[in-house]
Amino acid sequence: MGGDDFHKGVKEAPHKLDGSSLKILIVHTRWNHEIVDPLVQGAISSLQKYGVQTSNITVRDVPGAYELPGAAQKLIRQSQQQSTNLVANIVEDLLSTTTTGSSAGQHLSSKGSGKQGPFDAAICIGVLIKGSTMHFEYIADAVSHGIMRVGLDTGVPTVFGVLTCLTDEQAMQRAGIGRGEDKGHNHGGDWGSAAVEMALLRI
Ligand SMILES: Nc1c(NC[C@H](O)[C@H](O)[C@H](O)CO)[nH]c(=O)[nH]c1=O
Ligand SMILES: CC(=O)[C@@H](O)COP(=O)(O)O
Repeated sequence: MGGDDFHKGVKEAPHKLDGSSLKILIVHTRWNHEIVDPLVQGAISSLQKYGVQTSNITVRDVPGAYELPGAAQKLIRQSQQQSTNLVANIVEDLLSTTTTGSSAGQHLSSKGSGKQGPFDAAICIGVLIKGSTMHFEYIADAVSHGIMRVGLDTGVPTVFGVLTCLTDEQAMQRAGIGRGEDKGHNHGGDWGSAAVEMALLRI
């Protein structure tokens, strides 16, 4: 064990992952966007590979990694509140239909092409590259704990898609855009499959 004689990385899930009914949020940074953008595309391609409809993938951007947890929590909470409001409106429609006989089911039609309801999972994507001060360490620590908190507090699986690298090349390799012959592995794909798997996690 050790060295190059084992597969470093995630083993495929043992069961089929069907993401066709899922609604996924991606929040990504504009910091280091030349590396972040391929990671986002890798995550989207992975979600689509597992059947998630493009209209059910919401992509939003924030300045930097430190803003990721707050933005993810705000957008997840909004989706949960909208879902609660939608259910209340449907009940109100049904009650008004039974009393007036007229169908007021305007709330039953989904607004836009995307699936109604809360997000089933979220992916926070960013790239932190160590500079010459302790700023890197403080942000990395805060963001990793913050993203964990969002998932636990909202109940919506929130994937940690933040590269914490010591050099540009380390980050580029992990976005699949390395400078050498070996372009590396795009971790965005792993984050997409993790989001689908965790969204489908059931007893
Ligand atoms: N140095 C990096 C940052 N720094 C900015 C912070 O994330 C944050 O936006 C700022 O402190 C304002 O709150 N962000 C990254 O995403 N990557 C970095 O390498
Ligand atoms: C991750 C960072 O905040 C880092 O890039 C900032 O660089 P520096 O520590 O040289 O200010």
